[in-house]
Amino acid sequence: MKVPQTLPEARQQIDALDEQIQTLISQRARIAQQVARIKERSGAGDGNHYRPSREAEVLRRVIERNHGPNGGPLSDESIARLMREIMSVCLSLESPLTIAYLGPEGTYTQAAVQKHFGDSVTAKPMRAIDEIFRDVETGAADYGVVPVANSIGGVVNNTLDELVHTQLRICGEVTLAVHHHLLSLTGDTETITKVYSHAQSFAQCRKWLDARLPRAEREVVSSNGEAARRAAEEGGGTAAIASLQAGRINKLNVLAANIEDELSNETRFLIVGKHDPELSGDDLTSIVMTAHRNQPGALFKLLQPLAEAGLDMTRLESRQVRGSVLPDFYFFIDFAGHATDPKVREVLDTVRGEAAFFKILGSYPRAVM
Ligand SMILES: C=C(O[C@@H]1C=C(C(=O)O)C=C[C@H]1O)C(=O)O
Repeated sequence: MKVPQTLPEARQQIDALDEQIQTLISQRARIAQQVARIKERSGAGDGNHYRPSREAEVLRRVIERNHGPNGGPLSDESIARLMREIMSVCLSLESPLTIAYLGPEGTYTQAAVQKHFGDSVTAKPMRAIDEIFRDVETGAADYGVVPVANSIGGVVNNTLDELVHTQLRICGEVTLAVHHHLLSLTGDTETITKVYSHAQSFAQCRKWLDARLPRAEREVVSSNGEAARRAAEEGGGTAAIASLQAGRINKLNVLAANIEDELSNETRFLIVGKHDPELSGDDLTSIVMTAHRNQPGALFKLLQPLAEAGLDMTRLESRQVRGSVLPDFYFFIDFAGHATDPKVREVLDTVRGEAAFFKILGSYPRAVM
């Protein structure tokens, strides 16, 4: 195509391209419908056609191509987001998904649902993390999205506790850059006497609040979405620390933007469901275990097989076992690799033999976007 020099010429070229894009998207959607029929015929469907590993592969290729000869001026994030939405609408033709998440509307978890699944799913707000697990376990929702760790606030203990006991599998991860804003119906920062937010967000904005609103009362609520809802309900003198999305939903003004203490503030979310994702070529495996008591070097023995096999450990969290008098700890470990890989399987068998309690939480594609 020759470089257009006039506006009518440029618009004509865009119209022609739009027509091609639309034709191709429609063709793609028809093939996705056929994929559903093939899955059902082969018995691989059981009504659920979502394949996180395949989606991760598609998105990885989109990003790779963006750096190739046909790559364009759009950022990796922008081009991947467009393809994410195309896959989302294609999948909704195959099997519409219901995703339970930590509500109410406007939470960062809702933003994580949108980032991972796109817009063509039914997002179902839940009041607490355990309710999300129950909703997916009973089949009321197909998947759940829960926060698990924040780069400043640390781990989300409720999620770790649920992972130990649930039959659900980790099917994916989403990471989200989190920005906090001071939101209110009216007034300016100086007139705020009460601030609502989630405990994690208060922790992440502590220095800012100490400096700018040292006398304002801080009330912890169950979520940022709830904080925004209360600030909207009570009005004058109250504010919420929450996302822009929560502000929009509750018609609040931004009094101060990006008030988090550290600029790179990232939250990691997990997708939980009933299916084990296949190998995607860039996967993580999560396990949880406890060491035998009164054995010197017990934790070392649990980690040694991973190190000897050269598996890259990406995360280690410990959490005291609830109700135990002696300091018994669950160790949550993530490492690069998939549990169906023979080398990984061998390592996991060895670790299982060394551990007092051992559970594989899931193998799933590493976050692409
Ligand atoms: C089309 C498929 O089903 C779903 C839709 C996908 C897509 O639109 O590319 C990819 C994976 C699945 O979640 C497939 O499995 O290939």
